[in-house]
Amino acid sequence: MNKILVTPSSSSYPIYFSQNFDHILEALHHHNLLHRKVCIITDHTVDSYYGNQLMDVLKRSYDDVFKFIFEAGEENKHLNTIQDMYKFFIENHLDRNSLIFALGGGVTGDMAGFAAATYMRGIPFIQVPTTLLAQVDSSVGGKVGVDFLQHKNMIGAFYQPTFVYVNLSTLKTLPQKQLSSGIAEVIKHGLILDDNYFSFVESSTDLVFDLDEAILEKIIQRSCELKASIVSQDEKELGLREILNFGHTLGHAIETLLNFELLHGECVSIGMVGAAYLSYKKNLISWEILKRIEKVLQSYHLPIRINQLESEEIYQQMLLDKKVKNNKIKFVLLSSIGNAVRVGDLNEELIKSSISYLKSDVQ
Ligand SMILES: NC(=O)c1ccc[n+]([C@@H]2O[C@H](COP(=O)([O-])OP(=O)(O)OC[C@H]3O[C@@H](n4cnc5c(N)ncnc54)[C@H](O)[C@@H]3O)[C@@H](O)[C@H]2O)c1
Ligand SMILES: O=C(O)C(=O)C[C@@H](O)[C@H](O)[C@H](O)COP(=O)(O)O
Ligand SMILES: [Zn+2]
Repeated sequence: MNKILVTPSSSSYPIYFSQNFDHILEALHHHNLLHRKVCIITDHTVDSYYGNQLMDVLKRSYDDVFKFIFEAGEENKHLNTIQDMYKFFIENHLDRNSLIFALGGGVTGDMAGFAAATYMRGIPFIQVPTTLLAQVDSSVGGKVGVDFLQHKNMIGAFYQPTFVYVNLSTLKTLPQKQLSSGIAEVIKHGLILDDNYFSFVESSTDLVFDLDEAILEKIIQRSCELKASIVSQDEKELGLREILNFGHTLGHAIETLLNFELLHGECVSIGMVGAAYLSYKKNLISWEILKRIEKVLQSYHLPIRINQLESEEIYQQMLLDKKVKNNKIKFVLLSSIGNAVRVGDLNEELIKSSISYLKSDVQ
């Protein structure tokens, strides 16, 4: 199996790439994770496609395989679902030696990881991402948690999986809208870290929508490499890791205010346009680059404007961003395609001008 190593300060773990679930047993054996109770956490949709596939493979080596299934969707990413997980763990006598599998998208990975991080003060977990977004971003790096009072990821932890196991073939059943949502994070990786990668993604639209296996594998592995390199340098977001939040300052505010009507990647897409506009206003990038970024996002059917919210409510919501210090909103901007800068001294008027831009017509 191909693999990429993630080396944050607290641990070191591989991301394995495969075309099925069969090889997961080899990985579990290699990591000395046999002989214990295991529990798959998944949502109803993913369960209907892959729940039994993973269960059947695990049953070859484990006597006790449990499955906890919740209703799919961001609106269920909250503490009540986590409580239900704890109850299920206790009812089935999961202990410190037990192992959790997060089978699904980012919602599943974030919640299963948080439950694993906190149950009995921490039990091991494996990420088995099945959306493009989870395969390129959320399964790597150990940010786990839930939304609270609808504010994004307000309660959580940094807790790394023992390994990540990507079964690339699961993308065959993923709805196109979800594929686009994942591409938003891929475009983010290119914009902040790698101009060649950005150009490659820019020119691969048709192949991505055709689910070309070679292209998707290349994209997933490159995004994992880029994300791994950042979280390996700054696991707990003390500085550098903030660049992975490009587009999220505005994006999370929009996601919350729209009550999760838009997908995470769709909100990040709008947020990246806002941040690119600020980069243009600060003379960091040209108008042409701003337009090029908008065009790529549009080519992947991602939204680049938001009309239905008031500037003031977006601004107020951004004040709850996790990068805020002493009431100062910190933005990740671009100094070119492939290079990000963290900027903490933008004034309210300038920030609000980016919101006005997002409410303007596309030129
Ligand atoms: N921890 C991190 O570093 C990080 C990074 C990025 C995003 N996130 C979080 O991830 C979440 C978004 O993740 P997501 O987009 O994967 O959402 P998701 O987990 O809700 O999955 C999207 C939808 O696709 C369905 N699905 C999943 N895999 C499928 C498959 N193979 N075939 C068919 N349907 C499938 C799910 O049932 C769900 O309805 C957000 O909560 C976001 O905040 C976390
Ligand atoms: O891994 C990171 O760091 C990221 O910021 C990746 C983001 O794509 C992701 O959406 C993350 O969950 C955002 O974290 P938050 O700390 O802003 O809630
Ligand atoms: Zn994100």
